[in-house]
Amino acid sequence: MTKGALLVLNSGSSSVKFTIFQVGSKAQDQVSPLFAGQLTGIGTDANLKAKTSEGKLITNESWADKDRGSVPAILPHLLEWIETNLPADLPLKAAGHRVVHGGETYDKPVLVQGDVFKKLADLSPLAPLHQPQNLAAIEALANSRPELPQVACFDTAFHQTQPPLSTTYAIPKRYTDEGVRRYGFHGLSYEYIAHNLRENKPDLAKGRVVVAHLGNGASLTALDNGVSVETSMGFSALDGVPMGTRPGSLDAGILIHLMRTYDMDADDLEKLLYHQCGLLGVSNISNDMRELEENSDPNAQLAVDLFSIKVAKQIASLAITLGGIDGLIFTAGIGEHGPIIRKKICDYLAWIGFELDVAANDANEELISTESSIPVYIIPTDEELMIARHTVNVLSA
Ligand SMILES: Nc1ncnc2c1ncn2[C@@H]1O[C@H](COP(=O)(O)OP(=O)(O)O)[C@@H](O)[C@H]1O
Ligand SMILES: CC(=O)OP(=O)(O)O
Ligand SMILES: [Mg+2]
Repeated sequence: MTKGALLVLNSGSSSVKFTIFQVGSKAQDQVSPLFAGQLTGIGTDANLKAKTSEGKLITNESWADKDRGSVPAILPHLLEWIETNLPADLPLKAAGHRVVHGGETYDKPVLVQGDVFKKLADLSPLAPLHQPQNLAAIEALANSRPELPQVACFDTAFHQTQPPLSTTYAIPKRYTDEGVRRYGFHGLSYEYIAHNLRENKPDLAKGRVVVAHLGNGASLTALDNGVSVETSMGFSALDGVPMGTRPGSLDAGILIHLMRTYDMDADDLEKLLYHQCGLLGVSNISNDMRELEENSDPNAQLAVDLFSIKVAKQIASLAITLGGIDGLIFTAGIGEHGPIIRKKICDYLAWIGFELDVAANDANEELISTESSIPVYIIPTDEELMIARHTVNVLSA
C-alpha cells in the first residue's frame, strides 16, 4: 500500500463507529490513528462526534438534516465529511470493516471482491443484529466509491483454532457437519488482547488466560499461549453470558414453550432474543449497565447481580478448559470502566484465588489485584487497530 489514509468502520443498527488511520508505504507497524468518531442515533436523531487521537474534540454536531433513516443512506455524507477533514497529503486509500460472521469459509480477513459479498450476505441469518449492518456499510461505500478496496475482518476468525471439544454441540452429527457449531465472536478484540499480552506481558501471554470482553455485547474467551481454545458465544451472538438486550445461554425448552404457548414464530423469537432480553429484560428499565448500577429498583439490582454471577461462572468454566488460570483480563465498556461489576465478579471467584485491590479497581488502574491474588488486569481493547493492521496486510499481500 502507498502512503495515505485508511478508514475503519464498525457499523451497528443505529450507530457507526469509525477510525481514520495514517498508513505508511510498507510496514504494518506504521499504521497510526489520526481521528475517530461515531455517528449515533441514526434513524431517530443522528449525531456526529469525532476526536483526534490525542482526544481533542473535532466536532459534536447534529446530523438530523442528513439523516435519511438508515446507515446506508447516511454513509455517503460521512465519507464526504471524512474526506474534507483528511490532511491534503493523505488521500483515502482503502476501507477495513468489522464483519461479525465469517462462517466456516473465512478464517482470516479477505478483500471484498467476486462472490465474497454474497457469501457473507448468506450468513446474515446467523447474526441478524450485526451482519446486515456490516454489509450495508460495505455496499454503501462500494456504490459511492467503487474503486476503493475494502477488506472484511471477522469476529469469528480468531476462534477457528478451537478443537471440536469446544465447538461441538450435543446434537445429531449431520447438523454439526452442516455448520451448526460454536463459532464465537469478538475475535478482533481477543486477537488485540493476545497481541498486547505478547508485547507487554510475555510471561503471562504464554500462560492460561481468561479474557472477559464485557460491553453491550459480552463474551469471554480462554487463551492458551495466546491461542483461542474456548469461548462463551456459540453459533450466534446470543449464547454465553447475559448482555444488554440478549439473554445468553437459555434452556432450549423455553423456545418450544414460547412457540406453543404464545404462538411465536422465528421472527418473533429473533426480536425477543436480540432486543428484549438480557439486562433490559430482567430490569425492565435499561440495557445500560451504568444506569442499572445507579438505580435502587430491586429488578435493576437483580440484573446487575445476574450478569456478575454468570460472568464469574463462565470464568470458572473456562478455567476448567485451560486446566487452571494464570491471569484474568477485563476489557470493553463494562470491563474497562465498571469497578462495581469487576468487584462482584472477583468476589465470586475468591475461592479460586482472586482478590482485587479495592483502590486500584476503583481507579480503573491496569493491575487491579492484590499481590497474593492471581493477577487481574484491565486492558482497553482496540478492535479498530486490529482491523487496520489486517487491512494493510491483505492489501500488501
Ligand atoms: N463507568 C461505567 N460503569 C459501568 N458500566 C459502564 C461504564 N462505562 C460504560 N459502561 C457500560 O459499557 C457498556 C457499553 O460497552 P461498549 O463496549 O461500549 O459496547 P458496544 O458493545 O456497543 O461496543 C454499557 O452497558 C455501559 O453502561
Ligand atoms: C458479536 C457482538 O456481540 O458484538 P457487539 O458487542 O458489538 O454487539
Ligand atoms: Mg463492542
